[in-house]
Amino acid sequence: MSHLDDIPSTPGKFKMMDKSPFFLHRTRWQSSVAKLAFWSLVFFGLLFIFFYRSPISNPDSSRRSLRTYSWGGPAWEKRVRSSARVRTRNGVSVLVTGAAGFVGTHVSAALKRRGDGVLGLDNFNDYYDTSLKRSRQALLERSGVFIVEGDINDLSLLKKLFEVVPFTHVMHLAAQAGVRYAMENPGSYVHSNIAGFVNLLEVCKSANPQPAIVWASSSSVYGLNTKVPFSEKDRTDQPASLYAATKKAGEEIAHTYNHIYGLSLTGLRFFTVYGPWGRPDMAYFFFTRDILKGKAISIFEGANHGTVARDFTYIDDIVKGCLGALDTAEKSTGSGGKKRGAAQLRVFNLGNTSPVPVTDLVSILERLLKVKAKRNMMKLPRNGDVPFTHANISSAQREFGYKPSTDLQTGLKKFVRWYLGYYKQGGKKVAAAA
Ligand SMILES: O=C(O)[C@H]1O[C@H](OP(=O)(O)OP(=O)(O)OC[C@H]2O[C@@H](n3ccc(=O)[nH]c3=O)[C@H](O)[C@@H]2O)[C@H](O)[C@@H](O)[C@H]1O
Repeated sequence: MSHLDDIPSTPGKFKMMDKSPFFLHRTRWQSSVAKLAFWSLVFFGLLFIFFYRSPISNPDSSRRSLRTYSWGGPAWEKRVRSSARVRTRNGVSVLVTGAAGFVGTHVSAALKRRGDGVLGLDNFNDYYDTSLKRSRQALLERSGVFIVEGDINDLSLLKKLFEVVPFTHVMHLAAQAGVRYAMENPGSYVHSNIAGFVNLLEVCKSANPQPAIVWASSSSVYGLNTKVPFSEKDRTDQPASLYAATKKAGEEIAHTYNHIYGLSLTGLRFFTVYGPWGRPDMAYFFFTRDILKGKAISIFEGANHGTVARDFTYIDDIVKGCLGALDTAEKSTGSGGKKRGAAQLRVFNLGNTSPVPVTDLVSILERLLKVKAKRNMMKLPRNGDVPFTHANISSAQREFGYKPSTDLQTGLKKFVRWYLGYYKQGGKKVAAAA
């Protein structure tokens, strides 16, 4: 029976008027069940279409936000505690968000190596190959770092983590990265870099003790700034991509939480970080893959064949910068959501100080891979890319002795060695140290 059966065939005359009351009651009951079933079907069908098929809502971000993670329980809490346990006298206990990410993995491993307590948090989203993230997770697991699977937008999970462990520090590296992808999936940048950051700060501000927070900003905040090298004092109000705008927003949000709640906050502006276990969405990584496959690569150039260059920074130098920032971070001054005095608020460039044209990056890769690239020169697309980055690092040098020591040639050699080893084994290699 369908809901259509209740509609009179002739106006003013019902088909079932001559049926018995019992039959009538049963039919009505069946009809309401059928109606309910039908509308439920329609409702869930629409929900399905909205979240999984709609071209308006980006499939990636929607699926990510719908994902549920399982956490909690005595065994889980035991793992959390054990991973975060400090193993040296002056060690700190750090929550590392984005621990299965490129920088997150290296920083977590380095903290663990020196005896700090480290707990990872990562949502394992599928922005790029998740098997690489799983390999990094396996690597960290072997050195005693547990990565909790969950999203920084999950308030109850974050609260739980702070209930179980009184973290002294948060190294916040979870983010939606990538400059060009922001035009494809703007929502994911707002979700992770703004909403997620605010959520994390909400929990940190209410924690007792409040942790000191070091977090990843980006060189992209300099946007259309033309004064080089980029100094922290330069203007950052002309972002060229939504990615940059969300990182800039993060810096303003950091100011607010520092001002109102006394949270100690240090933002690090990373300059095009590269190296082993890197991100497959970055040019040096997919250039390597495509050169090896004999596939043409697009190399961007500026107006009138102008050079496009980056201050490529090797991962080990970035790790040193992260640890330096963490070690010089002062305590937050508030507790339980109340400010008790002025707290530290800092921002530092972490770059290499020697920009290299992208064409030179390709030449180095050709030499290391012993394969000639099929170069396809093209005009820098209007998709958020900037032509040039160059860091002034004197602030970081002064504050915590930051001094990058790996040039692009040396760093790429290490990357290529890792890349060939990792993918020769089908991307399953986890033996090499991070
Ligand atoms: O410092 C940052 O804050 C950012 O660094 C990184 O962004 P970028 O510096 O843009 O790196 P990346 O994409 O590797 O392009 C490298 C160069 O290759 C050029 N490029 C790129 C693609 C291409 O097909 N061709 C090309 O010439 C391109 O024009 C560029 O000159 C991070 O991804 C970002 O998450 C953020 O952390």
